[in-house]
Amino acid sequence: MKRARPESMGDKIHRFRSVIVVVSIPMALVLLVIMLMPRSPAPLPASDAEIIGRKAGPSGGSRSYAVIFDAGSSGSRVHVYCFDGNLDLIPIGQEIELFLQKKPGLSSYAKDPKEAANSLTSLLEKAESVVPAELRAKTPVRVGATAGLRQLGAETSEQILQAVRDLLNERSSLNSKPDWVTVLDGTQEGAFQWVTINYLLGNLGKKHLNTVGVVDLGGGSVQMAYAISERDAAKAPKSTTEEDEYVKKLFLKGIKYYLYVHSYLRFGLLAARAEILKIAGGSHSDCILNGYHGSYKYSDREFPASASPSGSSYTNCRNDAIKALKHDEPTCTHMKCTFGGVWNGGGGDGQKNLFVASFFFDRAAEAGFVDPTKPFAKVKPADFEEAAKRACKLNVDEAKAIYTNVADDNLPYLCMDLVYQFTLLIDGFGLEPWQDITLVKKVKYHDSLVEAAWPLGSAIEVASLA
Ligand SMILES: Nc1nc2c(ncn2[C@@H]2O[C@H](COP(=O)(O)OP(=O)(O)OP(=O)(O)O)[C@@H](O)[C@H]2O)c(=O)[nH]1
Repeated sequence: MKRARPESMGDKIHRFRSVIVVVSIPMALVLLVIMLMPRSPAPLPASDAEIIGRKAGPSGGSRSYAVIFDAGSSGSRVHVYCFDGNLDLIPIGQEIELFLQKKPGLSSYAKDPKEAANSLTSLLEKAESVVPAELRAKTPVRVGATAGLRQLGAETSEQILQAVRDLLNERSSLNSKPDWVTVLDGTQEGAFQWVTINYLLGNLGKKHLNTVGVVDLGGGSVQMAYAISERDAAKAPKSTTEEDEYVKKLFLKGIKYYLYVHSYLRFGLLAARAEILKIAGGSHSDCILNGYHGSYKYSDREFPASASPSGSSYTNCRNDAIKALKHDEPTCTHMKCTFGGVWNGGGGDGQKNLFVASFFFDRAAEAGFVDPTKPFAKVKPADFEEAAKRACKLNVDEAKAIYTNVADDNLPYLCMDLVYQFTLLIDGFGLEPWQDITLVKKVKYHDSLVEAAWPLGSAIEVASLA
């Protein structure tokens, strides 16, 4: 990746703390302003700031909770966080957060919205039980549905969301609002993930070149977000809709960040399997392990997914994965693109240190080159290539005997998933095969480990508005 020139800090930004504001400015870019430490707030920067939420005062006894549901395509999760007056996390019982998950995700109940909502009941009850009864009425509960619902289309997803709103109104004593139960747009999901990781690493308040970039590989979509210089932000291609805006401005602990963020719908791990099978086109694929003859169901479509007579082939599968990524690719009309005609953000110091989450960590752990009990691991994209070459040589029975951590329904796709992940990093995001990246499941925060997931970023925002 090419390194951008270090940013000259043009404008003096007042350092201020203990005030949380969310600011909107004419260009419809949302500014998220977070100051976390107690001190009388310095005046806000010029003109474009409007205080709509203030969290001030000593950390003392004041504490607030936030309940965030992550309604992903591959499963639903609930996170409960507790913040002190400085918006630092404080333990809930023995843990730093309550985290529970269950399968399947809401999108699996496309035909029965009420059933979809009811699937969250057990998580909701457990989440409520850890919030003190006297605080529940002012504890915000948010439900952020991600690519799974995005792919269902507006009508079906809205029916499911309304059923969830009804459930919260009827069955919960937490503070819920209709527009807190939404399909999170991909750039919001990516921005929240960036805030989560950099908050936990203690990077918020540092210059952009001292923050880390994030990649979050879900089932339906994959997000990349990293901070860029003001100069690069000024060169960002303009977009027609806010959701597709390449750059979000964030004010975090007195520093103005220009966050490059993009979400690639249909290129999450599970969605990409369908894209790769479409490329194979026929009744079999060179990415499917020998011995498997069946079909792959994704987002109410079914694709033939049987092994080729000669079994899986790393080289042929890699060719199909590259075609899937570059399939009917519009020409790149920007300075440089990742794939699908998407601007790559210009790279730079904010991207040099990448924290890569979700399915990247899961498959690496299942493929055996990352210890599943560890919260994070330093690897190289080439490790995915090596693991893919190993897996693509096997048939399903051999793979089952070797990869004991891989669920049976994922075994036939082990070659495909690892090839795709390598291809996404190298041919998609333009990484070098030998560069260090950090696969992350949890991040060390004080003396605890916190899930490396976008809900914390959402909790920080909503806790500040309480
Ligand atoms: N431990 C842990 N695992 C998570 C968390 N969030 C997601 N995962 C796992 O990461 C993988 C991908 O999950 P997501 O990134 O949410 O993807 P998804 O659920 O398919 O959702 P979409 O964004 O809609 O594609 C799944 O195996 C999840 O179990 C989390 O907060 N903690």
